[in-house]
Amino acid sequence: EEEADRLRKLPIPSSDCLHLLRWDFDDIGLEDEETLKASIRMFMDMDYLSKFSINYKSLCRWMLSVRKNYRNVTYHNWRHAFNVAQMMFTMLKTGSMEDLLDDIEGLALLLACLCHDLDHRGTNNSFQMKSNHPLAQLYGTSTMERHHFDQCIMILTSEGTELLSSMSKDDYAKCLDVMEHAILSTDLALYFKWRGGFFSIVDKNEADWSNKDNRKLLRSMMMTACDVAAITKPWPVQQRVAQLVASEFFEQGDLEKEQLKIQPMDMMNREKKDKLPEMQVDFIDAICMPVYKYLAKALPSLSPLLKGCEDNRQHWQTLAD
Ligand SMILES: C=CCCOc1ncc(C(=C)O)cc1-c1nc2c(CC)[n+](C3CN(CC)C3)[nH]c2c(=O)[nH]1
Ligand SMILES: [Zn+2]
Repeated sequence: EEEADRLRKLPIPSSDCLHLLRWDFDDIGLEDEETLKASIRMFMDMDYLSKFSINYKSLCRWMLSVRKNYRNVTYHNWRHAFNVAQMMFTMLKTGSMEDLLDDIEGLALLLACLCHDLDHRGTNNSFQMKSNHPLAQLYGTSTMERHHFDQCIMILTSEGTELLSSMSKDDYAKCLDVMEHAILSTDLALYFKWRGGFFSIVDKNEADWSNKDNRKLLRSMMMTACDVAAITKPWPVQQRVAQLVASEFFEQGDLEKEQLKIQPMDMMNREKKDKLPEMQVDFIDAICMPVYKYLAKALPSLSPLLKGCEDNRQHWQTLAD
């Protein structure tokens, strides 16, 4: 409570001063408290506090509670969620997607980014299954993503952090629906399942964004694009993040060897760490390039993401040769 009181009284720097609107944003320069202020700044610049009568004190409490509900794991921690939200903010503002989506969608996407990996344990869905974790018994598919959404709802409906309490019933229902779909979209299995539909409407130039189903596909592609956006950042940033991701994968591999007595996949096997460059190239080709290529084709203002990804592919390819 006193932490929220302290945060509430602090001045919030501008987006410019925090570099929040840049495609090449790097959080490394920010102290933890500044990431909280930066997240609040995003809500301010989107004018969400007045548009949705969000109580400022509730926003401060909510932000602190979201950060607290991320664990201290190597990669899937608060900093990752913060970076994903910053990229969404940049797509909306600098990428002008705020003109395409409505305010409820924008709010829901920003909230979803901050909450999309809540309570992540540093292990993936298949690990929950293989270890017979209760979460896998509770949620058979998209196990972690359903848990992240559950955690998001728990915070939104808890005393003192009910951010959306002034919303109309219809707006609240739509916001939750968009948030649920957005958080589920960060399951790469669903990205693979749904991306074909998005690519084909873009290819056929049929991209009518007033169509509900097309907007849903666009929002899910935006979530994937933000979730792996570290792959588009300047090489030093990308290299640092890729090491964190790889370290967390290797920690899961260690658990699989020690606890589950199984051989982990190469990506999670630290004995295969010298294959990282070629695996990054595979990851870029299989997952990243397609989503940035089609987003840039549909919305040229998002081209900096494709360029950043292409540059990093070149770097990883050079290391792989
Ligand atoms: C969103 C999902 C979880 C996080 O995923 C990531 N987030 C960030 C980065 C990064 C910035 O380097 C990288 C990843 C990420 N990297 C992956 C890699 C390269 C090590 N592979 C290899 C290539 N082969 C499959 C073709 C297996 N699969 C990956 C994946 O699913 N995610
Ligand atoms: Zn994530």
